[in-house]
Amino acid sequence: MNTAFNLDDYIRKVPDFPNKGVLFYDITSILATPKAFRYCIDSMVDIYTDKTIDAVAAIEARGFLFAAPFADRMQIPLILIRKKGKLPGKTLSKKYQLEYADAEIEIHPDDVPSGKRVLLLDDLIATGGTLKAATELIVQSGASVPEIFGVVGLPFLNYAAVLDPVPIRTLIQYHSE
Ligand SMILES: O=P(O)(O)OC[C@H]1O[C@H](OP(=O)(O)OP(=O)(O)O)[C@H](O)[C@@H]1O
Ligand SMILES: Nc1ncnc2[nH]cnc12
Repeated sequence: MNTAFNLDDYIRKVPDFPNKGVLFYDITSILATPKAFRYCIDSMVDIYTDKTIDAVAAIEARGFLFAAPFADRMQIPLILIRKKGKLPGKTLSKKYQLEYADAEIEIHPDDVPSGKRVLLLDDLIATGGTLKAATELIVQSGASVPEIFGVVGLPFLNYAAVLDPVPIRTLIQYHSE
């Protein structure tokens, strides 16, 4: 892995999106730069290779983009947590609040390996509301969440308190808006 790599160079900062007062940390510029995307996936694989992770669960939509290559490299199952109304068949659902909207997510409980350790992964952690709801869905489905991973973290929005006691790891953190 390239330790001198500066991921911040590949995260576009967009003021007042999607609402006034929100500074949007846009990861599309990571995806559009192969070496930045490779850096993220390599870093995630380095972090989790020696840890006991039985599966990875990711949040629609941007979380999927990082989780799919990670699951393939780790050769572990990938569980999709989707916005309401997208998953067919039997689902569990949870309502939650975003930094700028209300939302509801769903999971296929039958895809969650019972009694196993599921890493929860997303592109960005802001208030932690999405990942809190996702943690509850995984636990309700019969597995545990030993750790949460985000490519980007905004810790000043206090996600650590919301997600406590689950440990959180991010590749890069920003400390203000
Ligand atoms: O920590 P929180 O305050 O819950 O916010 C973080 C969530 O918000 C964004 O997703 P968004 O719902 O905008 O959806 P998208 O990935 O489909 O763009 C981001 O990808 C996280 O999932
Ligand atoms: N500030 C932010 N930037 C990018 N994605 C987000 N999701 C929630 N808050 C966000």
